[in-house]
Amino acid sequence: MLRVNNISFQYSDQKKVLNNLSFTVDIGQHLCVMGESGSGKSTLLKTIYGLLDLNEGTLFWKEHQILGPAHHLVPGMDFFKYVPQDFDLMPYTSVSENIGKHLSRFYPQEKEIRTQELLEVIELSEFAQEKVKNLSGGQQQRVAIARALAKEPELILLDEPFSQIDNFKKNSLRRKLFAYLKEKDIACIVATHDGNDALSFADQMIVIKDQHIIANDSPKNLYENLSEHYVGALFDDVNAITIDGASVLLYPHQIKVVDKSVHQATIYTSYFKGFYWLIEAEYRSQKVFFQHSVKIASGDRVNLDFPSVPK
Ligand SMILES: Nc1ncnc2c1ncn2[C@@H]1O[C@H](COP(=O)(O)OP(=O)(O)OP(=O)(O)O)[C@@H](O)[C@H]1O
Repeated sequence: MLRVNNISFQYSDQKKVLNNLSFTVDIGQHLCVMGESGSGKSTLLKTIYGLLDLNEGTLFWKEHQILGPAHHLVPGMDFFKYVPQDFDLMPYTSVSENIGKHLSRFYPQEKEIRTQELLEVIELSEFAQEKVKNLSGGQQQRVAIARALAKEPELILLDEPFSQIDNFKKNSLRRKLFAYLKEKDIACIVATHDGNDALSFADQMIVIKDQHIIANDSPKNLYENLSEHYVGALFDDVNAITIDGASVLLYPHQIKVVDKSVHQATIYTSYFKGFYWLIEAEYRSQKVFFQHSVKIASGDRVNLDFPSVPK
């Protein structure tokens, strides 16, 4: 188990980036770290990997204390792997050689089998002999993930692992990679902006805001019990509106158009979203977004139904 106990960190004497963070990650567990840009997600991953010296607190993986560069000649923990946003590959060697870089050349057959297995996980088998410099950014990102997995770590730290990968590939890659980590019982901590990384795959999710953890729960609980605009906005648009004197937070899909209601809105714009339309409207001088099955003309008046609001 990873135990993060009251850690704080700041770069030089600037203000703290992480202030008194505590959480745990079990063996084989998948934790998502979310928060807006600059909230400290990458910094947290670097401290856990042992690349930064903590100002306060302690980090343990099982019985091993994780210490920063002040205590190590070569920073980083052997049983962890870290894939940073700027994956540092060898551009002039092949995809296979990059993946197998840390595997022993004294066991060529095992090395080959392992490399093939990982090429399949990242769906790049046909690029095995291609030089990395000829790959796209998203393909290079996938090679970096495979290389980190080559010598099965106990915990892998992934910083925005799909940031450069198109939606088409992203979904199948996410399913394959996270299923693979579960099968091998490899714990992972994923820093991401993308709510979809958390919703379908993570066991647990922490949200960082103003240097603190403001939420730590399953993604499902955090999604369904919408109590903070900042947390809900990581998953979807969030309406923060006042209805009959009560301030509420609602996702667009929670607001319905009905035949009769005391709540009227005037339509501004309809955005095509594929299987639904996202409608932007004005409700009692407030902007609201809701989902609807068809487009509604600008200027039309509609009746709205809000959950748990008396009609
Ligand atoms: N090497 C550094 N020296 C000084 N300040 C830094 C350094 N790296 C990051 N910071 C600052 O620390 C804060 C947190 O940065 P960090 O990269 O951890 O955020 P993040 O949540 O990962 O952001 P993003 O989602 O944009 O990657 C930011 O204010 C950033 O400017």
